[in-house]
Amino acid sequence: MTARFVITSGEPAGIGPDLVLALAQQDWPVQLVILADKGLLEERAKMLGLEVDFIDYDRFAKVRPSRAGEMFIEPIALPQAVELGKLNPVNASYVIRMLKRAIKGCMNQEFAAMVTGPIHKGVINDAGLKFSGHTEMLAEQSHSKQVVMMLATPGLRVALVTTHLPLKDVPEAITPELLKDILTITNDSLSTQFGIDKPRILVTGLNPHAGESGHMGREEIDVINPVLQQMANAGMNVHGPYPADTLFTPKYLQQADAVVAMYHDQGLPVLKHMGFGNAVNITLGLPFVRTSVDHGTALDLAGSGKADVGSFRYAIDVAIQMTGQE
Ligand SMILES: NC(=O)C1=CN([C@@H]2O[C@H](COP(=O)(O)OP(=O)(O)OC[C@H]3O[C@@H](n4cnc5c(N)ncnc54)[C@H](O)[C@@H]3O)[C@@H](O)[C@H]2O)C=CC1
Ligand SMILES: NCC(=O)COP(=O)(O)O
Repeated sequence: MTARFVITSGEPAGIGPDLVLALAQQDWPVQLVILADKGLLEERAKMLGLEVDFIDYDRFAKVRPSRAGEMFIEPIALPQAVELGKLNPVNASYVIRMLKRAIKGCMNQEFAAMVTGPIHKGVINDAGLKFSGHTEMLAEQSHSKQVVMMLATPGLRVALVTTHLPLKDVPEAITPELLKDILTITNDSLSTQFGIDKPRILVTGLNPHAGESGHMGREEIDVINPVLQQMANAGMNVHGPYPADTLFTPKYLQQADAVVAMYHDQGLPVLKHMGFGNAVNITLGLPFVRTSVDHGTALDLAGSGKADVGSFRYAIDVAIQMTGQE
């Protein structure tokens, strides 16, 4: 049966609206339901010279695949008109409304998956709404005890122990409980959702040279190594902790189904260097499939026609694979 995916168009002043219009230029094997302000998309389509036939989404209508040139849209009204590339805190509530709508639809199985366009975390906080990222909001709103942010590009998957927090708070956040949860969710998702038997997971240390036997930090000795030993003894194919600058070399990566890195900027620069534009951000551990683009709002490119839709397309393709819709 054809599946229905919900797509959030992201920060309205950025490239999200351009990208959802670009997605509507091709056939899909699933029905894509775009959440966005219709006037914003009509204006952006005109600017970009794109023809799109907007069809108001009706959740009771028969599900059918989206075809090139058409877009199923559930209109969400913007509080204020958008100035290209200019962030406006008044419009932050629009971004949050889209996310809440998408989450609700995934939780009640109206949608088989959620694919998110880029948002600007700063402007949402400027509007007085406490917000760290999609990942954290999804965990909270779906009542998931723990989720994992994993980015993937052909040849490399990187899952993170900690996500959006100041670097100074990272060491304290890496507790044995958190590390066990991250490894368990990553291991289970790779095996059940990606069909990898006994996934081989390589784990970085936190400190330079994985602490150099305790001379450059003790987190490896006190927390990481004991957890890895315990998980390995329980049968998980997990190895480390390796110095990050050693682990991210071809010899190690060739043998890894996934790398678990301790913090955002330890793992993601490597992945983006390898696959920016052809990578996906996947939230593991949710009760539904959620994928996202690998890039941000690119305010400098909004309305220019220069935004690359590759990562958004890949994020939908991965959601199609994960929901068995191929
Ligand atoms: N999935 C999401 O919601 C993400 C959101 N962000 C947010 O985006 C905002 C801006 O972050 P930046 O660090 O400036 O990163 P950015 O990804 O928006 O831009 C970095 C550079 O890459 C270019 N770029 C980005 N996406 C592109 C695309 N599709 N095609 C062509 N060029 C592209 C931009 O023009 C810019 O030169 C931040 O608020 C950040 O939190 C960042 C990453 C992911
Ligand atoms: N670098 C990835 C990123 O910041 C996106 O995070 P999220 O908003 O998907 O949680």
